[in-house]
Amino acid sequence: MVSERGLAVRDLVVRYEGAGKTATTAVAGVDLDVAVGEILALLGPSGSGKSSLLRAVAGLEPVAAGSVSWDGRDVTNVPVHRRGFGLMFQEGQLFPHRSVAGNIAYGLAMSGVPRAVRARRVAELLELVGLEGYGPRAVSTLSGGQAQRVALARSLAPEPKLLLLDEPLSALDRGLRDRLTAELHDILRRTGTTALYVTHDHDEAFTVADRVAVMIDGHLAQVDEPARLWRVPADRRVAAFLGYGPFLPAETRNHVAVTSLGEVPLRGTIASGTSAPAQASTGSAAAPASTGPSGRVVVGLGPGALQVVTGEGWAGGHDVEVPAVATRFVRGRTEVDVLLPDGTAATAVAPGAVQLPSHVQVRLDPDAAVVVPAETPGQPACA
Ligand SMILES: Nc1ncnc2c1ncn2[C@@H]1O[C@H](COP(=O)(O)OP(=O)(O)OP(=O)(O)O)[C@@H](O)[C@H]1O
Repeated sequence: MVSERGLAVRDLVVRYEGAGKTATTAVAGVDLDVAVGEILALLGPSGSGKSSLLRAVAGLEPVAAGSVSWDGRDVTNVPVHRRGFGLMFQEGQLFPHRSVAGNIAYGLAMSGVPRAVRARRVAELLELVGLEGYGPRAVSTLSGGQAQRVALARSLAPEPKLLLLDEPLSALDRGLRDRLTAELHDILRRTGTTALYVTHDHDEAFTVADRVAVMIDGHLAQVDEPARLWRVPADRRVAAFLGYGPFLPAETRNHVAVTSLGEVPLRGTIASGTSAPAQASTGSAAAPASTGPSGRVVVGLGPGALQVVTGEGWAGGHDVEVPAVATRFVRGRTEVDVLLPDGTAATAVAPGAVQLPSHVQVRLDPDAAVVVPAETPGQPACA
C-alpha cells in the first residue's frame, strides 16, 4: 500500500565505492513507509545498512538509485537542512560552549523565532525531558543520560516533520538505557513525533516502536508490529536474528508442525498457506514465503521453549530424557544445556535454583516456539 502522507522510500540504493574496483552495497533496493505520527524502528545486525539508510533519508548520504519522499514530494535531491527533518545521534554532539538552554534554543534562534517564544519553548522541552531548571547549566556538567535528554530536546525544538535517531542510547549503560527507552517512547508519543529509529538492540526497538523493520544484508527482511514480528517471523534468518534457535526439523500436518518433541501450531502466513506479506499496513519489505519452495518447515525454539520437567510432573508423551551438559543460575532460573536425541544442542530452563541430575526430562512449550520455512528466500536450504 502506498502511503499518501509521511515518509516514502522507494527502491533506495546506497553504495560506497572502495579503493580500486571494490564497492559495498549497503542498502540494496529498499522500500519503506513511515506514516505521520508513527515510530518505526530499523533493527538489524551490525553492518546490515541501517545507518546508511537513515543517513540517505536525512540527505547525509548520496543515493545511487531510488527516491525519498515526504508527503508525496520527492526530496531525494533536497539538501539536509531544507528537508525539515531532525537528527539525533549516539553522542548528542551538544555545543560545548553553550548552556543547556542555549543548545535547545539553537535551531529556533537560527530560524528567527523571537526570544520570548524561544524561552517558553525551552522551558516546555526541559520539562518534557525531565530537566526542569537545568537551562543555565553548562553542558560539560551533565551526565551521559542528561546530555542525551538535552540532545533529544534540541532535536524536538523545531518540531521536525520527521525525527531520525541513530542509536541514540547506545553509549549509555544498560539500566539507564532501559529507563530512557521507556521515556523516549513516552515523549515521542506525547509530542506526536514521526520517527525513524535505528538500533541494534531488540528490547529498545520493541519498546519504542509501533512497527519494527528488520534489516539484513542491505534488505528489509520483514516490517511488522512488534508482537506480530515476534510471533510470526517471516523466515529463518529473521527468527534467528530475533533470538530463536536451535531449529528442529518438522513436518506440517493439520495446522501444526510436528517435531520429535511435540507439536507447534502454525501461525500467520504458514497457517493460511499464502505468500502474502506478513507486515501490517504500509510496510513494503520482501514478502515472506509460505512454507518455502520445498514446503518444508523448521521449528525455532524461543527463550524458555524447552522446560525441564521437575518433581512429579513428567507425563510421558513427548517429554524426552536428555543428557544435561552444563547448568547455570541466571536471573532467578536455572538454565541447562542439553543434547536433544538428534544431537542438537539446546538450552532448557527450570524455575528457581535447582540441583539437576546428569539426565533431565524436557518438554516443549509450543507457545514459545515458531514455525518458519526451512529455507530463507534466496538462500540454500539448511536443515
Ligand atoms: N563511509 C563508508 N565507506 C565505505 N563503506 C561504508 C561506509 N559506511 C558504511 N559502510 C559499509 O556499509 C555497510 C553498512 O554499514 P552501516 O553503517 O550502514 O550498517 P549498520 O547496520 O548501521 O551497522 P552498525 O549497527 O554497526 O552501525 C557495512 O558493510 C559498512 O562497512
